[in-house]
Amino acid sequence: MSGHGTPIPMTSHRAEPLKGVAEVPGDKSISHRSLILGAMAIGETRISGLLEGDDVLDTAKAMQAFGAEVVNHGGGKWSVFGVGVGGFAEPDQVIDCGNSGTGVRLIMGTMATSPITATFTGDASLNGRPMARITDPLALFGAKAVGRQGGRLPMTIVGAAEPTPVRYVVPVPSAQVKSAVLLAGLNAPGKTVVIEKEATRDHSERMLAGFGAEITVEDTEEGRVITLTGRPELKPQEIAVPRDPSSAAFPVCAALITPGSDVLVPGIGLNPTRAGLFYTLQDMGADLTFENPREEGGEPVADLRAKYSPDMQGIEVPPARAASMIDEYPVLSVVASFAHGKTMMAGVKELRVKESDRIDAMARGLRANGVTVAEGEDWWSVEGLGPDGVPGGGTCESFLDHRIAMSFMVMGMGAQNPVTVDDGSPITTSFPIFEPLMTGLGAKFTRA
Ligand SMILES: O=C(O)C1=C[C@@H](OP(=O)(O)O)[C@@H](O)[C@H](O)C1
Ligand SMILES: C=C(OP(=O)(O)O)C(=O)O
Repeated sequence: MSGHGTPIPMTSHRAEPLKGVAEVPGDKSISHRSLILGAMAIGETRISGLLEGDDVLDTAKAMQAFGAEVVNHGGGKWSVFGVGVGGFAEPDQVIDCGNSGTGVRLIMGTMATSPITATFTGDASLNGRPMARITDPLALFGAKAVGRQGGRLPMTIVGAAEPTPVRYVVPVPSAQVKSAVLLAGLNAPGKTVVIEKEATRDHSERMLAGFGAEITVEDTEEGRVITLTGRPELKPQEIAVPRDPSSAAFPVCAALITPGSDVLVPGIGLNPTRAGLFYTLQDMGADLTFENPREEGGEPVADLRAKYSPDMQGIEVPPARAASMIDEYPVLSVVASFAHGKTMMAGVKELRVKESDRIDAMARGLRANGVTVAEGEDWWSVEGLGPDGVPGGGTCESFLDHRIAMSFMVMGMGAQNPVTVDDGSPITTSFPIFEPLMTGLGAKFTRA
């Protein structure tokens, strides 16, 4: 459970040149899936480099509540002793997924085709997020859901005793919805088909195949058609989790806006469904290079080198790229403030239903620091003030959203005056070593 009991106000001061190597933690999406698919296999799945952030730790606890054995060996090494597809036991307590949309949505999908009932809850942020996008397709399998008004948590899912496979066109670009349907399809006899019009992160497809499920992906006129054959016996795996590109975004962006910086961020997963931010930064003229490209554990990986980039230009971010950088728009908007000219970000309605309404949260905080922002339902734009032109000096609300908190800490590193966030405690959900890692590079953070 993510403990947002006591707010932690944090201030970021103009930084010295950032130098050194930033070893960011394991990928959050792959970490959740390693635990969940490990629980669905029979035998011991060994995981190294697991992200030990609150979101993932909540998923580990949930897998234990459903009957899997999860062992922490220390140093990012974990084992999951799985119960097999269809082997979930009914938990005897409420499942608290803390701040994690990925955790709760994937786990709801996984249990929805077993004859068990489970009740899910989370923190104030998660309990405000829409769940009908998950419970609608789960109803097609025969599962029932009762939650609060508007399809909100807390919510009870009554799993289908005799699930039928489904064919489902995902109505919003969401890897969480796609993955929930695929995980539900695991315990439905026959073929479950999921169609996505826009490609979203494909870790579930890659990992299901790795665990031995029969899964095919076809690009058709209708979209990406994913077909999964239910009731496989999943084989336990050895998984080395690559480092998280969404966490790498913070030291990379900080280096681009802090004079004199040169930072190496090694071993970053560059799956094309995740790497959109880095291509966008290059399009803006950032001095960002991919060194030593290689493949690790079925995922493309490289070392990122980011240097201070005073000549970045605002651009129109291609809307088709949105899904591949959806979590990175907050920190991109900070970089855009230090570029020359306007940056336009369109096709990003999903940002309104994350841990916070991220367009609103960033617009408020950027304005509090002297930056001009315009916004509509599914777009926003930022007027860049150039590398030395961002006044800063504002206090921003983080709205229980780790990425908002980290983005404004990055802003303070390049702004003329310190930038404060009212609550940095959510940072531990995805990036528990953010503070020591950034200060190790040269950031100056203080706690009020
Ligand atoms: O499947 C995943 O691991 C994730 C999918 C994305 O959410 P949506 O599916 O809501 O776009 C992303 O924002 C989240 O951080 C992780
Ligand atoms: C949106 C995010 O996570 P989740 O949906 O899992 O809460 C995120 O980490 O930026």
